[in-house]
Amino acid sequence: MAIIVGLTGGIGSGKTTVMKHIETLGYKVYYADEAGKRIMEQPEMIRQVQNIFDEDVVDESGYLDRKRIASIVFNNPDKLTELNAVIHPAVARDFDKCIAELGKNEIVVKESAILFESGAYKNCDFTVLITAPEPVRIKRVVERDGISEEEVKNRINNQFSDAKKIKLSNFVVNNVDLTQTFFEIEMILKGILR
Ligand SMILES: CC(C)(COP(=O)(O)OP(=O)(O)OC[C@H]1O[C@@H](n2cnc3c(N)ncnc32)[C@H](O)[C@@H]1O)[C@@H](O)C(=O)NCCC(=O)NCCS
Ligand SMILES: Nc1ncnc2c1ncn2[C@@H]1O[C@H](COP(=O)(O)OP(=O)(O)OP(=O)(O)O)[C@@H](O)[C@H]1O
Repeated sequence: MAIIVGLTGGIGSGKTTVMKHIETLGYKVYYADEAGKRIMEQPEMIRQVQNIFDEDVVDESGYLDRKRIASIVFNNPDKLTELNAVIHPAVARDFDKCIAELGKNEIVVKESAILFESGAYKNCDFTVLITAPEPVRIKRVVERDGISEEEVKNRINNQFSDAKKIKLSNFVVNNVDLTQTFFEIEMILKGILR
């Protein structure tokens, strides 16, 4: 089995930025959020997701309308739980397939926005949490995605707090200065292999 390092962090913490750096260092990576998006394009998944909602969440081209779904689930925890129950097992199966071929002492870094919330951390050998002050995260996402502060806060409210996540993490990196962040992540991954 490969060594599974789960990497997570709340919205706008800088996970993807850190992951891109990890990729340049030559480590194997897996993006659970991207995999989730890909999987949600499968006809069977579209059908199952549509079944969760009373209103139409499929757009004219036959794909799921992510904006519409987001506006429902981040204001309705029960619907989010139902959506998670459809998507998360499918992503877990996809990940298992991806790592089946990896060598015994090979590290794979798995990025997931909700590593702890989904329970996926239980299958990780190590967990790394990326943090940043909440106002900084909100500002980053508003600038990156052009969505409102309120929409970002709605997502934050559907995620564990950093205090809770810190307790479940082996390593915590506060991502404010990128040079420092990249240095720390390199040290963590080298340390794991030693
Ligand atoms: C609700 C959806 C359609 C919104 O899509 P959208 O393109 O707007 O957002 P995207 O998927 O890029 O996520 C952006 C951020 O939202 C937050 N977020 C996404 N899913 C969740 C969730 N289940 N719980 C809490 N926060 C979440 C994360 O911070 C994430 O980084 C989508 O996020 C979704 O289907 N989520 C449920 C499945 C899931 O958990 N996916 C992520 C891991 S596999
Ligand atoms: N240390 C940093 N200093 C300044 N800007 C940063 C820093 N880290 C990340 N950013 C910027 O903040 C934004 C959010 O970063 P990124 O997309 O990596 O976060 P994320 O945690 O993956 O977010 P999400 O959960 O929404 O997918 C991006 O525009 C990125 O370029």
